[in-house]
Amino acid sequence: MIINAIVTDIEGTTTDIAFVKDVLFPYAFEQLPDYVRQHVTDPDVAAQLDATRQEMGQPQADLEVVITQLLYWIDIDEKVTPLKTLQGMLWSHGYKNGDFTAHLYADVAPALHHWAAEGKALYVYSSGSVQAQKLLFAHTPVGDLTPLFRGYFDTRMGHKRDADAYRNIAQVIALPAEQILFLSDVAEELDAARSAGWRTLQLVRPGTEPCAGHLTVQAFNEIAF
Ligand SMILES: CSCCC(=O)C(=O)COP(=O)(O)O
Ligand SMILES: [Mg+2]
Repeated sequence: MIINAIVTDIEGTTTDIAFVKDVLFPYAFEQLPDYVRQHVTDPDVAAQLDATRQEMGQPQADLEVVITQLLYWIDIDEKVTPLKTLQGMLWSHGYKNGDFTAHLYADVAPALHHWAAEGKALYVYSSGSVQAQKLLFAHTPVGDLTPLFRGYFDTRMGHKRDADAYRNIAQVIALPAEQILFLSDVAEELDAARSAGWRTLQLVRPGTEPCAGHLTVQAFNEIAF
């Protein structure tokens, strides 16, 4: 098996789900209403509010109605692009203020360094926005890992349970699908990647159930080519 590119998920793969659910999402939930009210004329924020109105099918929705919708989406973990973009903006303040540092499993950074040194092309694909992904890997307990990655992909490439997203990403990576390995904890994402011709490996971190039909590992240091 020749693997020339490795694309990794974040939540449940490089990073404890609890960091996202118990730290990042509550932080966004708490900060979002005032942030949005205070930056409503900022073009970057206004664009996401308009995109939210489009997703809601209510192009004229009042700001407070939009805020309520965004909070509801955080609550149910809806992977909607404008919410994800706003979350990235909010987390930027959190990381810069030192309110939190990203969680990374201890086996992740050594493996990424090793694979990059071997010449593997490394990428991230997460439902979190590209900004949020870069922030996370820039603020790990072992420093800034962003230089290790050649690129980052988010829901603008498509949804993670949709095979077309992986076809779109493969076009950008410009490698044959069978040379790309996807690492994720979620069976439906791995199924979609495999439907697009990619190789797959499930990360079975504590609390994750192994899925049928994909090879599994418990940590990045078990992955060998
Ligand atoms: C980039 S950190 C925040 C992750 C996030 O917002 C999320 O929805 C998790 O998605 P993933 O695709 O990494 O499971
Ligand atoms: Mg995941």
